[in-house]
Amino acid sequence: MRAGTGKQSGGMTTGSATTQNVVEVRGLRKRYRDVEAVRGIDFDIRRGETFALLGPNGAGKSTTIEILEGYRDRTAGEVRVLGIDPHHGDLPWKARLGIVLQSTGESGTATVREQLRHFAGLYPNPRDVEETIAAVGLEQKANTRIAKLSGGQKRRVDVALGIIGRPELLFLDEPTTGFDPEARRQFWKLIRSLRDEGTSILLTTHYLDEAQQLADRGGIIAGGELVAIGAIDELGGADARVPIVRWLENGVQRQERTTEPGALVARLAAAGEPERLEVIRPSLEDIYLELVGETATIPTLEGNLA
Ligand SMILES: Nc1ncnc2c1ncn2[C@@H]1O[C@H](COP(=O)(O)OP(=O)(O)OP(=O)(O)O)[C@@H](O)[C@H]1O
Repeated sequence: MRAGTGKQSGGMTTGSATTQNVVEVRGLRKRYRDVEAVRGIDFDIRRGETFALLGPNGAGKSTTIEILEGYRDRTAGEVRVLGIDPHHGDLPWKARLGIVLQSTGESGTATVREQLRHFAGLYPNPRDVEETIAAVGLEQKANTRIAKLSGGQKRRVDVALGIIGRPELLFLDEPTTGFDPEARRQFWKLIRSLRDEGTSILLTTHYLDEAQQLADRGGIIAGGELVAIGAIDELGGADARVPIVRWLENGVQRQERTTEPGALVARLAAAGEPERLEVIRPSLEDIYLELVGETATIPTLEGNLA
């Protein structure tokens, strides 16, 4: 964990009534045979926030999420989700979660409306079926068999099924893969409205603009370790955000990182108009790539590269 990344500290609280954290993870480890997929991570998700778990392929995100959802056992560490150890999560606990898995499992002969009605019947306080269909923009497809939908439309059904039970905590594992740009923006609106209703959300995404648009806080996981955690606009710390001034001098590109780009530009301009002058503020994507670049591969227990 690098300096300024805001490592969580302290013990775990118990019982959802006593904590404002919907997720608490301490020292979480998961080993698959010779691969240590998750190597001792700590983080909390506060009630009502949207938290983005970011990281390259194979970083350990899905493993972590599946442990939180109660689908996968952990090797070590402590986990509480809505105050309960997922390993002991019962049906009433599961009904408080909404889960949108990474790959779409929905096909079959049921129509969109039939499938949603069926799932709504499984929850104690479901969302209205028609409202949910409208929320994911599938009004025109309500009577279409799910097997006949496009990939992006099936993904919307996944999201609809994830929210039909009015979850307190919604897991969204790469929810907008396969969405066209307009559908993605519609989806962002839906997520914001869920957040406004008080739903806590754990989002994984490879789209950093999506994380920036939706998340309050985020964590970057690489090689099974959390390399940064914090407010989404502060990930990586202040140093990573120092602007870069770039210009051309006698045909040679020069650049300088400075916290006072205005002063540098003024100095350069005093000697004549600088050629191809630009001031660049590192984006979340630049910062992310710098952070994961160092640890993007997972070492096996033998220390070899997987
Ligand atoms: N069931 C399994 N058995 C063995 N190894 C596994 C299993 N599931 C995942 N792994 C390994 O654990 C590591 C972490 O995988 P995981 O699926 O958690 O990554 P991820 O961050 O979700 O990746 P992606 O962005 O591609 O979904 C990878 O090296 C993967 O090969």
